[in-house]
This record gives sequence, C-alpha cells and structure tokens, in this order.
Amino acid sequence: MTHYDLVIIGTGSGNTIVNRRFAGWKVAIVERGTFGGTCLNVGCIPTKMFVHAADVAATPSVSSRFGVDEELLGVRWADVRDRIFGRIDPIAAGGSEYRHHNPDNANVTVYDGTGRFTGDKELTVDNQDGSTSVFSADRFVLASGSRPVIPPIPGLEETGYHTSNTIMRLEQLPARLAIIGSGFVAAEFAHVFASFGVDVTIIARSKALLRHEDAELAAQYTEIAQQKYDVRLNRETIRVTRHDDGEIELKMLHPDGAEELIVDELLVAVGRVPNSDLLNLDATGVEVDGEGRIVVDKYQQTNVDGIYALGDVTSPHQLKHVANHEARVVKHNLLNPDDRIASDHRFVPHAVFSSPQIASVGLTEEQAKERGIPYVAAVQRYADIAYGWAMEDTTGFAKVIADANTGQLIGCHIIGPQAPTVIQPVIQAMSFGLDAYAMAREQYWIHPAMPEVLENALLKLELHPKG
Ligand SMILES: Cc1cc2nc3c(=O)[nH]c(=O)nc-3n(C[C@H](O)[C@H](O)[C@H](O)COP(=O)(O)OP(=O)(O)OC[C@H]3O[C@@H](n4cnc5c(N)ncnc54)[C@H](O)[C@@H]3O)c2cc1C
Ligand SMILES: NC(=O)c1ccc[n+]([C@@H]2O[C@H](COP(=O)([O-])OP(=O)(O)OC[C@H]3O[C@@H](n4cnc5c(N)ncnc54)[C@H](O)[C@@H]3O)[C@@H](O)[C@H]2O)c1
Repeated sequence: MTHYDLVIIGTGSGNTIVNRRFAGWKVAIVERGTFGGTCLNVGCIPTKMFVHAADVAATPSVSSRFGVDEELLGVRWADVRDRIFGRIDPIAAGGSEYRHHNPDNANVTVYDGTGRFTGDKELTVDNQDGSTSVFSADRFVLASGSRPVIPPIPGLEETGYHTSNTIMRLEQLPARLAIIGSGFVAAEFAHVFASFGVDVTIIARSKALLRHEDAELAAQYTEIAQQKYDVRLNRETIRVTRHDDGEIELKMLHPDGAEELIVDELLVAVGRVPNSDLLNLDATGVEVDGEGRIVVDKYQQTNVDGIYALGDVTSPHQLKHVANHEARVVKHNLLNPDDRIASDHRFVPHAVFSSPQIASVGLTEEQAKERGIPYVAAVQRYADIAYGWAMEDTTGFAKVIADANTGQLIGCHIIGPQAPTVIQPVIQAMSFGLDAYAMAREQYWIHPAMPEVLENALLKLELHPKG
C-alpha cells in the first residue's frame, strides 16, 4: 500500500497548505469536486461579483434623489454570468493543472475522487474514473468543507430546486424567485436577483431576517427588505409542487392559516452541514460533535494524533477568512510539531453583502446582557455624518459596545454602505486590545470619510480615559 507523509482532503483552504517548504514530503491531495472549493467556485467570490453587478443595476432606482435621472435599460444576465465564470473557471482549472502537472508539485499526487477512511489512518478514494485507490499516511488534514442543507419538504425533490451551488449558473433570469431561508445566502441573492428585475419572495420561519445579528440590526434589515421584496415571516413551507406549465407552487402555513405562492424558480438557503459524514471517520477514530463538526483542539488537531481539521468541516463560523486562518495554523503545526501555535477565534467578524451591507464582530447587545457583562453602547447614524449626507443615507447606523469597566470594545455592528470595510478598525482594535476611549481620540479620522460613523459612535460611549 502506498504510504504518504501527508494527505489533504479538500482543495478549498486545504489547498493553500502545501508549498515549497513541503518539498521533501510525499503528499497526496484528494478532491471530489471542482478544484478550489466553495469560496472560489460557488461561494464568496462569484457571489460578490454578482453583488457588485447588482449594486450597479440598482443605481438608477436611487439616483434621482441626487438630481441625476438614470434609467436601467436592461440586464444581460448571460453576459453578467459569463463574465464572472469566465474569470473564475480558468482559475479553478489552473489550480488543478498546477497541482497535477507543474514540476513544483513533483512530490504531490492528486486524486480526483471522494475519500473515506477504511482503517486506522488508511484512506480509500473512489476516483472519478471509476477506479479505487487505497493508501495510508502519517498525517491527514481534513478540509472537506460543508454543503447546503436540504430540508425535508414534501415534493421538493420531485419539483427540483436550486441551491447556492447552481443558482448562479441559471440559463436565464426567472420572472419570479422564491427563497426559502433567511440567512446570509437568502439576503445576498435576494439583493442580486431583485436588482436584476426579478420578483423575489423570501420565506422565513423566524420573525425576522438575519435573526442571528444584533436585534436592532436584524429589525432594521427586515424592515428595509420588506420594502424591496415580498417577505413572508413566520412561515413553514409544507409542500412544493411543479405544475405542468413549469410553474412552482409552494404551500405555506403561518400563525393565522395557510397560503400559496407561485414562482418560476426556487432557491433553498437554510444553512450548510459539514461534510464529515462522507469521510467515515469512525474507521480512524476521529470524533465528531452533535452538529457533525469534527472536534479539534486549539492546535486544530483532532483527537487522533497527526490528523488535523480546518474550515467548514470543523468550524461553527463557516467563513472563508476562518478557514484560511486555520489553514495557516495547520500548516505551521505540520512543519513545527514541537513548536505548535493555537488558532485565534476571539474576534471573528462576518459580513453580509446585501443591500444595505452588514458587518459585525464580537458580542451583540443581547449576548452582552445574557452574559451579565456591564457594558456601554452607542449608535451613530450614517444620516448624521457628512458622507451620509453625500449618500443621502437614511437607514444605516453603527453600534459599538464596550465593557464599562475595562473600556475594551466587545462588539460592533454596522448596517449601511461599505459596512464590511468600515468595521475593519474595530476588528483591529479588539484584536490588539486598543481601548475604545483612546481609539476615538488618539488618532486622526479622515474627514469627511465614512469611518466617521465609527469615530462618532466611539466618541458617544460613556467611558473615561485610562490611567
Ligand atoms: C453562496 C456562499 C457565499 C459565501 N460568501 C462568503 C463570504 O462572502 N465571505 C466568507 O468569509 N465566506 C463566505 N462563504 C463561506 C465560505 O465559502 C466557506 O466558509 C469556505 O469556502 C470554506 O472553506 P473550506 O476549505 O472549509 O471548504 P470548501 O472550500 O468547501 O472545500 C472543501 C472541498 O472538499 C471537497 N470534499 C468534500 N468531501 C470530500 C471527500 N470525502 N473527498 C474528497 N474531497 C472532498 C469538496 O468538494 C470541496 O471542494 C460563502 C459560502 C457560500 C455557500
Ligand atoms: N457573506 C458571507 O460571509 C456569507 C455569504 C453566504 C454564505 N455564508 C456562509 O454560508 C452559511 C450558510 O448560509 P445560509 O444562508 O444557507 O445559512 P444561515 O445559517 O445563514 O441561514 C439559514 C436560515 O434559514 C433558516 N431556516 C432553517 N430551516 C428553514 C426552513 N425549513 N424554512 C425556512 N427557513 C429555515 C434558519 O433559521 C436560518 O435563519 C452561512 O452561515 C455562512 O457561514 C457566508
């Protein structure tokens, strides 16, 4: 049986590990899908390319408030789609080609297939060409990601539906799109398709969209979404049917009764489940938690010595910057087993690239209360800063939350233009322990730039100078 020094399963963030420092190692990389994983092929990158095109398409709907009259003449969906994938698909193909054939990878064998453990540190790969390979290794990196959850709604399978894996490759824009789900994927695709002229309905089980955000943000986003899309809250979809003419009918229950909805396409966006079940982890003794996530220690190592895991298959965050961070930790620990480093999950930010945009780091106000942390909070509206006047923004705000005793920031939540960019100084402050009072006052904030929304929120916090 072939024996490797290192086997990596999954070419998302897992593919970033092997470089020239592994030149003396005998390495195998196993990938069952498209090289590059979720973010590159069906996740962060194409979605944000669609979001930017959607932002451009949405401009005429707001331009007249600036005294500029614009008209949207049309959206050439095929051109939008093909520009995006015309850029992405060659990158995926190039990544695969590099690992398969470039002399840099003379020590690397790529298996195009699905890996599953069949013994102690023994992997069997069902290759795409129908063959099977069996090999063992001293070390493994489990980086097999996650996949969309498909809820058990009667009729869904027979009707057919899209997930984030397929919706971006539609042949043509539908007239009407229903989205089941109310999280990140729903918010981003609602913006994309509605901006392109599609009639979008969001079907949520909960009372608010993006309900995991700070409650004030979730409420604000929900209110804005209700003005743009048909938002059905508190709904349970109980049946999906396809009519002979191709239309899709959804039957829903809500607290006051039942209702029906007819659409042309259906997007299911109710979360993602870790791909740990594909790996038959029992065969090598790796532990998984109740959510199907591979359990790791602070070094990203599983309970089995030499088997590491990273990214969506182990993390509750399911974010690319987390997967990349963990990949850097795993790489270091593989190369320096006697001087390992821990991953840092203290302040993991996230952003929703919808319209408006949302960004968040740290505790929500509700979480601070639940934990009994004495805190101070302050809110600054974009409408009351100069750049907000320029943009005629009426709905955006930044909320900052600090520990009342230490003055350290413990959370920040922004809804409004460029929120994912505006929040970055707070992530830095929290990561490096800069106190909020000093942060507001002991640096220049460029006037009249958008981060003034943060500066003013920080200045409003009822804190005192240290020392
Ligand atoms: C629509 C969408 C938009 C997103 N947008 C953002 C964003 O804006 N910002 C952000 O931070 N995150 C975003 N994410 C999340 C982000 O894409 C993921 O967190 C990240 O890609 C996870 O990386 P990973 O390396 O853990 O897994 P993946 O990139 O999913 O890689 C896992 C790979 O393993 C392969 N694999 C699985 N099982 C096996 C097996 N048994 N054998 C062989 N190969 C296997 C899979 O085919 C896959 O290629 C988005 C996700 C989606 C779906
Ligand atoms: N900008 C980003 O960083 C970004 C963008 C897209 C996806 N992602 C990642 O991908 C993950 C998956 O995204 P997602 O939007 O699918 O999941 P999500 O977890 O963000 O949201 C899913 C929502 O669907 C609801 N839901 C669950 N079952 C339902 C049902 N049967 N009917 C109606 N609603 C139901 C849940 O209550 C939840 O609010 C995210 O958690 C995130 O980590 C990140």
